[in-house]
Amino acid sequence: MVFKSALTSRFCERLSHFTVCITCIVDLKMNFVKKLAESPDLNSIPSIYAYSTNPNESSVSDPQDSIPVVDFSLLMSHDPVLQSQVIQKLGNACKDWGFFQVINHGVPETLMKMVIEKSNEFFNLTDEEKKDFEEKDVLDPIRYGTSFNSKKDKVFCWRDFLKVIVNPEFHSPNKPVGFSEVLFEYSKRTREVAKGLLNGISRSLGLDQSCIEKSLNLESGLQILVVNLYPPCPQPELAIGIPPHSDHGLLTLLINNGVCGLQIKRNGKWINVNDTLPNSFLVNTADHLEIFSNGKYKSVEHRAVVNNSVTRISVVVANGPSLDTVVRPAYELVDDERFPAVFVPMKYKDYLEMQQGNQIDGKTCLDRVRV
Ligand SMILES: O=C(O)CCC(=O)C(=O)O
Ligand SMILES: [Fe+2]
Repeated sequence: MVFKSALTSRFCERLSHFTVCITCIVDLKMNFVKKLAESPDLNSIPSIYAYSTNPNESSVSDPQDSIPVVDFSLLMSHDPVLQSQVIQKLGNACKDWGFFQVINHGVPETLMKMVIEKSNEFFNLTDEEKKDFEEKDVLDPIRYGTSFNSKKDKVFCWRDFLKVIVNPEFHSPNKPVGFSEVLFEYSKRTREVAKGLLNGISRSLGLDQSCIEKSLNLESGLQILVVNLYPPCPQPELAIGIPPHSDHGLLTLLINNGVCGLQIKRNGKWINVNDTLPNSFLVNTADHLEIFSNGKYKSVEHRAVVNNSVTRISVVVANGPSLDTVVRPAYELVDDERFPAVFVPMKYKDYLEMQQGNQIDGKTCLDRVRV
């Protein structure tokens, strides 16, 4: 194994004992998993990546029924009958699944492919070229990193990432050539889709179409684009790409490079997301929609598993309220006697820092704002 020559026992403060610790071996530099996976003799994972799944949850199946499909063009149509049908479908998808596929969204297929391609090029830059983007703080506008929160994680995720804040201010790495232009266009187009969906979701909750948009200040809403890179792993059954979690924003839009790996929790069981429709977005409801809808729509736990043959890339766009918005259940959905508020108000920025600054662990972050 590649690190053999560097193996020295030393006192590791992070693990608080004498050990051969992978982070010490690489001299406290960030140990990106892409680099590790490219080591020619790697046939087992370093122990820091050994992840134990909850034995009660280990069985995974394929879905019995397929993830609901929402036709975005109907949502935008001027035919009130078609529109109200699709709004009802959207509401049911949020309530029942928390995941749905969006088709006919108008984002060009070439742009979607380009985002994946340019993201891949980013990870293929030299270490020196990527160094400027290495993460320091959870709210840095550009963060290239590994695992989830490598300063806190006890078990590392088999995943490198690039997180970029693209709204209200647009940021982007300046390499590779053309990346910034592609990210700009993609973030703008996905923001329009998210806004259209949130208007429909507002109506499905019995609220005014622009209620979410106005109450949560979507115009200056935080949009973070995350590229996840999961290289081949020699022992995929022992590692995890991203452990179970729910997303922090309102709605997340996901695409990938055609390699499977996402699993979602449905009725207490893990199911594989295998076949999604070509050129669709896979969209999921996130914590702040659960808060705003007073628990009517739940954010859904999901995780990413890894494989031993091909690199998986996913590009995830998280669309949330503006950072300064204090989010609480919508007044119209709260009735002190029949439907008391089930969440306490919290500023989105504080929530985000709480979630991103800790280890990732299911829905424990949302649980902290439950009444
Ligand atoms: O890679 C995936 O499919 C899931 C990624 C994810 O859940 C996330 O970035 O929040
Ligand atoms: Fe996620």
